[in-house]
Amino acid sequence: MELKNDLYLRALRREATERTPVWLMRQAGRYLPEYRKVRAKAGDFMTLAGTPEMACEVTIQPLERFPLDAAIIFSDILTIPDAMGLGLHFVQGEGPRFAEPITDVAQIGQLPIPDAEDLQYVMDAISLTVKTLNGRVPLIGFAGSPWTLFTYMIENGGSKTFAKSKAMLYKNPEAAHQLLDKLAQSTVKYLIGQIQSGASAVQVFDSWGGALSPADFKTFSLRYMQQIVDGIKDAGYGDTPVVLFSKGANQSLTALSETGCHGLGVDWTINLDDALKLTGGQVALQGNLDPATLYAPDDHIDQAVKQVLDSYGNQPGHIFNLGHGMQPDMEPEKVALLVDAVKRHSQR
Ligand SMILES: Cc1c2[nH]c(c1CCC(=O)O)Cc1[nH]c(c(CCC(=O)O)c1C)Cc1[nH]c(c(CCC(=O)O)c1C)Cc1[nH]c(c(C)c1CCC(=O)O)C2
Repeated sequence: MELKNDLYLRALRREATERTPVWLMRQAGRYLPEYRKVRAKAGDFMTLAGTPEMACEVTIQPLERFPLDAAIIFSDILTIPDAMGLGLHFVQGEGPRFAEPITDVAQIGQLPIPDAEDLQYVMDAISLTVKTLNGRVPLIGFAGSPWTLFTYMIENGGSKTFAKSKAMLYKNPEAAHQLLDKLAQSTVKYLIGQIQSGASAVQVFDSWGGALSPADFKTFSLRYMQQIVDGIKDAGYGDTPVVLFSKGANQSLTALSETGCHGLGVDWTINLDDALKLTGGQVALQGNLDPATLYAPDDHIDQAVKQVLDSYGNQPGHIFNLGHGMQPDMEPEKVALLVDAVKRHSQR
């Protein structure tokens, strides 16, 4: 499909663009009243994500409001553990839970490695969305990093300390590596399936990479994201950009830039000029406005956007984004302001 707006893809290839492209992590979701309407109709989250027509509708909702330069397929990172048989559901006010979490290392050997066809609803949502977008902007596919999925599967949800998942790394490293390898293998299949269904680029969300020490990060997170980057290349999809986003892992930006990925997500705790030095211009950078800036007065947002653009310098290879996702209590009007500010301040 010929793209009418390919700024995001050109920036990922570090080509010069007439302005900086912008999209926002978790740009579809509860801060939009039109999302809450469809969400209520669906009843539960998995019905929404699992029904291609509804997933397509909420994927496009933010683009109807704001002139964003990319769409991201509406789904969740926990679809893979669900396809492995863990039984994902969302508990009101508590977040994700599994009917069958991993409580015993003996379960790990029995876990299947799902194929893309086992997640056919995601493939169908992507092909329908690409068709509906009709070349308006690229569609981004995504998955969770093996380490981030591992934490949810072992903790049975979110965690502040990662006590169970880290204890397993140290007490049962073999079983931990077996699970991480299975997750990496299924993620390769999943992301290739998304590319074949029409995704123009894929992003790996390593939301909890920053919970690990730099040494443990290399052993338990980076290594498996490397397996994903290599797996996609080895299957002949090396031209499709892969973006890695390890939140809180700025210490490891150099190592991340050496994986052969095309872009890196950057959180807001580092300036982009420093991130550029650490990555040596080998990859595009995506970020990195503090999402909480959206709670600030309008003129503050405008200046903060300009600061992020300035800290990258006026050079190719920047995709504007938040340093993490949108929150349900954020105001859509502030997003409109942000997107407008990016366009105004980055016009070349
Ligand atoms: C850690 C993580 C998850 N899911 C995701 C991550 C990585 C990104 C990050 O670090 O924020 C990724 C994700 N989840 C969702 C998207 C949609 C695409 C987008 O617009 O960016 C993406 C990219 C939709 C969603 N995924 C979820 C929602 C909210 C569910 C709802 O509408 O009820 C959305 C819009 C559910 C979800 N899924 C997860 C959590 C913690 C929650 C929130 C639970 C809650 O607060 O009730 C796991």
